[in-house]
Amino acid sequence: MTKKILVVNTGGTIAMSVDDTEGVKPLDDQAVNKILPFLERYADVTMKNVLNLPSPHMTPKIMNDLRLQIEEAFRQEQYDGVVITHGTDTLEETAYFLDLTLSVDVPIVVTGAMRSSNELGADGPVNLISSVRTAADPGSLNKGVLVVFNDEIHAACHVTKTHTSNVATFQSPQYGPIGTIAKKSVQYHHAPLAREHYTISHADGNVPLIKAVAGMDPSWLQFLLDQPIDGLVIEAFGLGNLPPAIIPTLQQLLDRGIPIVLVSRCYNGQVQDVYDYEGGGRKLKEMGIIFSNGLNGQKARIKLIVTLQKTRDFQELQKLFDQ
Ligand SMILES: NC(=O)C[C@H](N)C(=O)O
Repeated sequence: MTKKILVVNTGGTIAMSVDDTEGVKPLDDQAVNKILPFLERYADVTMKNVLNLPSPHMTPKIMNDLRLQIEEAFRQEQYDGVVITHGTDTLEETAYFLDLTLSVDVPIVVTGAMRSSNELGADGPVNLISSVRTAADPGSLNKGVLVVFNDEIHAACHVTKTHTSNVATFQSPQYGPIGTIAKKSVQYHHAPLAREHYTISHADGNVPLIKAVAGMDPSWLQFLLDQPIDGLVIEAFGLGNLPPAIIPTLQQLLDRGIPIVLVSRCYNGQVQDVYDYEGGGRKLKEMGIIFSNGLNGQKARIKLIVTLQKTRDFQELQKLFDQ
């Protein structure tokens, strides 16, 4: 039976065109709509243009509005799957946000393009076709939000943008893709073991992300003491270690009840409380810093914005970040 797929367009390079000066800009009408006739071979597609944003303009609040719009569309009509087109720069953040919060029980696929719509070899149309095929495939059920790009299927919780321009930019460094788009079929190799879902009402927490570097000056963090922040994510060195110079400021933030989540600036592995020197992971854990579970910095920030609506208790948050 023909599957009913909702395609929700939000903008990005897939909806942009390149001009004579090689500048790339959003189009007035969404370029994605021109791909619609090619999708009808694979599914009964309804297309909604909800935004036309370059994805650096995306915010958690807009991600949450997008979630609400999709849930509302399902109150009006039932679909067998959803595809969201999105700019690639922050695609992983929106995909992961939806993975954690969207209450719709059908395959959800996020895709986009690295080449604009009028470029030779534009990848938008094929990515969109692959995404509609994936959303319509029964094998895509119960695998969380998926990112389909360059004939590969990735789990939203693991995927990240790894290249500035290559069409194979989306990779899952720790685990690889979970499936492949073959010429005639969608094939899965494995799936994420754990799924998380949070019921939230808004997504406007103020959570900065700071990266640790050698010789970090404490003043780079001290200004946060005067900001109304709800939480902080730090990309630490290696296994989860920080320069000793910033520890007193972190202690002050913790004393004020600001949860601090630690991730690694390595893109493989996870932070652990092993090193017992000043600034080492073991000391950070003793201070009450929350250790993340292999998420990258931008995704840990999304998870903290979401989970802060459930609790501000450091130990409860640690349990959620252990999942
Ligand atoms: N390839 C892209 O979509 C990049 C673009 N700057 C965006 O994220 O909107």
